[in-house]
Amino acid sequence: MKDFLRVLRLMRPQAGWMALSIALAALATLAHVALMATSGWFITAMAAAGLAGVSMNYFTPAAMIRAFAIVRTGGRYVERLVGHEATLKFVASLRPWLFGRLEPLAPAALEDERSGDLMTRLRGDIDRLEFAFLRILQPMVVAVIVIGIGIAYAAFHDAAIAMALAVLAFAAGLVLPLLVGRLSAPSARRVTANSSDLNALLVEHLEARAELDIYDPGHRHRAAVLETSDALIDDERKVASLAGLASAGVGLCANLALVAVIAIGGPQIAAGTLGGPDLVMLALMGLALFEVVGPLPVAMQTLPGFLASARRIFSLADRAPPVPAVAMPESVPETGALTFENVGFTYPGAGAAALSDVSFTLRPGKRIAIVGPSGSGKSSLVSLALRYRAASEGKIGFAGQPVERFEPEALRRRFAVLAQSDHLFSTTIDDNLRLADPAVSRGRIDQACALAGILDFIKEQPDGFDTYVGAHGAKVSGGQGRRLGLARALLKDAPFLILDEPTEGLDPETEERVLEGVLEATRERGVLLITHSHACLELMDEVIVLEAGRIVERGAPGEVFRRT
Ligand SMILES: Nc1ncnc2c1ncn2[C@@H]1O[C@H](COP(=O)(O)OP(=O)(O)OP(=O)(O)O)[C@@H](O)[C@H]1O
Repeated sequence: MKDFLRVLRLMRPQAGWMALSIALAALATLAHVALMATSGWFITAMAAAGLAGVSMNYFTPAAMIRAFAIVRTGGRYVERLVGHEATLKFVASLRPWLFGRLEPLAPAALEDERSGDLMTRLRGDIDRLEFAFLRILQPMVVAVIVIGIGIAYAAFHDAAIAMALAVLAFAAGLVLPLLVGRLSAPSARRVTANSSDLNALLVEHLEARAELDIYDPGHRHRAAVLETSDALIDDERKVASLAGLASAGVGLCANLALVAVIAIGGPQIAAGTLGGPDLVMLALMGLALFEVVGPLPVAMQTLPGFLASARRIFSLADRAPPVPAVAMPESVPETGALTFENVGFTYPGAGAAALSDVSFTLRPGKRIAIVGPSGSGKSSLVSLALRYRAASEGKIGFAGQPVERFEPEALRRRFAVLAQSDHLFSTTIDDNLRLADPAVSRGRIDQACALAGILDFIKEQPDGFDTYVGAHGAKVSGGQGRRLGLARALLKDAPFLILDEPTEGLDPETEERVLEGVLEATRERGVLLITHSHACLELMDEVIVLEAGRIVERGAPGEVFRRT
């Protein structure tokens, strides 16, 4: 219920459109009921007048029938337009809202998510929330309005008939939907969970094709996909069967209403307390009233899946960002020193600290190498410097101010970065490079690519810089991808350059040549080089050796190598 109310609050900006849509839907449905009732009354009255040989005014009822028909058709058309406009506006506002919530979480707070699962939430769950109005809220409100008016009108003619209609409407509009909703709730919830699981499994199945071929000859992963798919089909079948039963139940109640009105009204005609045309009018009105009840069981069936989607979206959106938001951010100075003072960091839930008591100062023009074995904390240190995570202990500063005062995104603009898993977009080499600076000249691109040792490769390609690199850079080798990333980092005009294993995948000779060129070309910048390798370390101003998150050795390269 809490989640439903929260969705309603998110709908508030579209409340006007939604109220209009409900009013139009109620009007169109009332026009339909009135059309049926008036038609019944008119035909019977005309027949009775013909039998009695008397004349009657047929202009007024005929005009009313025409008017109700026009209102019903026009009203339905406009109601659909307005209802869909309201829904689309709601969905259109929901997507940026969720994206705005997710953006500060990425990448650190989304690490637990399978990419396929996250994708499903962003697509399927948001799409499911759009049902909130058209499939749940509107049918319920319209049913209450129309049935309320219909029963009041019936009561005006005959209390017993009104009571019979009320009981059957209660059974079809409340008892049946609640029953069907309750019976299908476990399946509906599983449909939501399983459809997202199935998507995630399918994405994984495609992404890990090669690994599965090698390590999964028994097709266990495939069996898991099929099992989830079968479970999904099973649950969908249950939900559909119950929906069918519910629709039969509503039909039964509608016909019972017809029979009940005739059964109660028939003796009254004989007694002369109710006119024949009025009885037919009430009978057809009763039948027509149940049209509004038809969507309610489906609304109740939709509810659990909708609530499950809402819960998952909110649980994602409510995650605390790894770096707290800054209430009054200060503008980040163009340049200045990056300082770590006794910094410690422990990953949430981890037993041991990833970094402890780390201190260093990186100024423009200074080059620091962070060296250490795998798992010693090098990448964690980069995460902290770029404010993807907040330090658990100690202070990190930029230009003399604590980094907590700056908007993380604004701070990151002062850094050009080649990350450990640098992302290549599935577009051309040129587009990937120009991400650093869309207006950069061809000359600078050539220069950066030459420094990164990738220019010759690009020129050898038939499409040159227009070569498509494929999804995640699948059409270039790992080493080529790294060098494209390095060229992109060099193209970004920022006072600091962070290079996390820039020469991974290169042979020692090329590694030396590339690093020498890069360090020479970035003399003015502050360079933080994260590396396993000892190539070009003699060109650095300071070498810091990390082990298990602690600095175990530091100093000028000559000193460090003498001691180690
Ligand atoms: N997201 C994470 N959650 C929990 N622990 C993590 C996470 N990322 C890294 N760690 C742990 O933190 C420690 C430091 O990892 P880090 O990735 O910083 O090392 P690294 O020196 O960059 O290693 P490599 O050279 O292999 O990239 C390791 O013990 C690692 O298992």
